[in-house]
Amino acid sequence: MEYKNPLGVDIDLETGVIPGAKKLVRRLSDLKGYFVDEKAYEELLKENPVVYEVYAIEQEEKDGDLNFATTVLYPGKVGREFFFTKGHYHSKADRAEIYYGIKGRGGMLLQTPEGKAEWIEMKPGTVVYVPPYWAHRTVNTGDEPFIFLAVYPADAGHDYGSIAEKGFSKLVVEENGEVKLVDNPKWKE
Ligand SMILES: O=C(CO)[C@@H](O)[C@H](O)[C@H](O)COP(=O)(O)O
Ligand SMILES: [Fe+2]
Repeated sequence: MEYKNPLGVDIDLETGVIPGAKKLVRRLSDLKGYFVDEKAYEELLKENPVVYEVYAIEQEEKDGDLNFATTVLYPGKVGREFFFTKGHYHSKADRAEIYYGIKGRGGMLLQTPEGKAEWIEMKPGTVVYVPPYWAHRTVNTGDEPFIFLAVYPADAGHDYGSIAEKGFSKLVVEENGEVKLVDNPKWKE
């Protein structure tokens, strides 16, 4: 039997960086079609800001193993909508996941394939359990980077397709200085 080596790493709790991790950068241009206000999107695209970065330590896609990653989701809005991650189902849809809030403020929008949505607020110390079959997207509702850790099965995979196409049934927006969930006018089941 060949055993893998255990690993301990220190997440930089200020920046979210995991030493030795693979870094992924998502700019606004990578999120074309995701925000409802297309005019506001085109306007901000001139700056094309980084919306989020992911630092991932991933294993081979095998049953039983675990990946983990931090996400640094920057503050900002497109129109009334707060910056968010793309959001996905897992390719192996029955794979669950755990998120843990490290820094900043935000929340997770979750949704079943039928479009039933849930919103869970997150702050440092919040643990979110993402059950099997739920799509999940994080949203930065604050004014500093929102940083969190995710731990997920190594064979979970990412299925971006249906969220990229239809979005979530709810939008997370700012209304009179408050965070509100409103119906997505573009949502179609
Ligand atoms: O849920 C997971 C892994 O299953 C997170 O590590 C996200 O991948 C990350 O927060 C970026 O979000 P997406 O762009 O992948 O939706
Ligand atoms: Fe996930």
